[in-house]
Amino acid sequence: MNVLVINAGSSSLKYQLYDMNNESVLAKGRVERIGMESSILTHEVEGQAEVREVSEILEHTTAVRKVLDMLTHRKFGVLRNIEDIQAVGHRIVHGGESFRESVLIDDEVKLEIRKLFDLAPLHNPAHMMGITAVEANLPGVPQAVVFDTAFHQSMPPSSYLYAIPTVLYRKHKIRRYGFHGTSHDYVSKQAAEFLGRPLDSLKIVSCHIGNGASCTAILNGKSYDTSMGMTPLEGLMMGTRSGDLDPAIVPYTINKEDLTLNEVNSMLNKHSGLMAVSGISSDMREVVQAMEEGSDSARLAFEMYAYRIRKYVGAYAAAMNGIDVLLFTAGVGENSAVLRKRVCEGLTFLGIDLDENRNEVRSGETRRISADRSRVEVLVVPTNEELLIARDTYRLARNRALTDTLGD
Ligand SMILES: Nc1ncnc2c1ncn2[C@@H]1O[C@H](COP(=O)(O)OP(=O)(O)O)[C@@H](O)[C@H]1O
Ligand SMILES: CC(=O)OP(=O)(O)O
Ligand SMILES: [Mg+2]
Repeated sequence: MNVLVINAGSSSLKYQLYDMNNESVLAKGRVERIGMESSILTHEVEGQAEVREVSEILEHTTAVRKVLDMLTHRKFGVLRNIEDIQAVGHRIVHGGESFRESVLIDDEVKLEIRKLFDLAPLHNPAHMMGITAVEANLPGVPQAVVFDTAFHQSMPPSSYLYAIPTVLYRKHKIRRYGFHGTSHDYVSKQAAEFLGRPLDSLKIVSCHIGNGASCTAILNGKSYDTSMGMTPLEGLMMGTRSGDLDPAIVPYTINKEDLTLNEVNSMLNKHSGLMAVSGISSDMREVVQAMEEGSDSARLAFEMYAYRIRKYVGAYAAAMNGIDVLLFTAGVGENSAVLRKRVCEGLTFLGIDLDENRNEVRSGETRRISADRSRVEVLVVPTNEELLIARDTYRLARNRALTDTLGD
């Protein structure tokens, strides 16, 4: 069965096509700058052939159409026709309390996702556009949704409740949900397998450090606490998001700067974090480069970013009464040795001893970067959210097909 995985953002759409007979990636790519003057479609087959098509792609339905054209292109395509796509899986950032696991899409599921637009305004509306676009282009093909929040539904109330009047939870479901769950779930399982130790015996602190970033305390294989909150704004400092701050700053800024609530919300989500403090970029590569060239603001941004991760590692070690594994994943976590080094410095009291040479090794594989004497295993684990989405989609679509056959 061929499964197309889609991660639709507001102005981008990433895709991977899997052959689930052997879990191989037949093709992958992304459409960027949807709705802008010049959109870019990057399409990759076997890690080599890369095609960039630049044209105007005004909305997601066209983006999906272009992706399907590319997948069936006579030169760059990997499929004879689009009927060779048997199922589609979508990443959905916010599943609220309604979804503890992945499901196939129906009208009720779509309604629930719509109800959650307010809670993930940067993400959920874009995912919905992706779903509608697939319906328009591939009518009748089963679609599954895989939620960032599902893995964190195991958190106890003491982790997920905020210390505000409980009526707000009862009436409006204001609570911590947590995100990047597909990634934290996948990398914690990979780590246990790599170490040859049972997942249900491990205390893991998982640091997913990408454009969005979150730390999760994983106790015996289950999410026990996580740094993102009701929305993906809380917790660590990120590319453009502030992470933790005193909530009193919001009304204070509104008064002092004569801003609206929406403007402050946008400031915290889109114009804060690495971007705001460095004044240079939201991209860690550029911040590190500027720091190495002597920029004080870049150094400060880098220090704050690392310091906040370190604080969460300490907090979660305390939350679980110990830590066996510290792992780094996602764009920054997998690639930035200098950031990992800075986080681990000052954590030696926990038994975290980094091996500098191992830390510098670049590879796409799961690897140990702690010294042999380190009591805590420190690992780099490449995440693969798409594979997990493909697996869930495959399982759900196959079960549906079996049920349909038995029902006939
Ligand atoms: N070699 C590198 N060194 C430092 N940071 C990197 C490197 N490569 C990628 N990154 C960072 O990874 C981020 C993207 O991470 P990723 O997990 O792909 O994010 P997302 O999925 O949220 O878009 C980029 O913003 C960039 O800062
Ligand atoms: C939830 C979230 O922050 O996602 P991303 O890292 O893709 O922005
Ligand atoms: Mg990501």
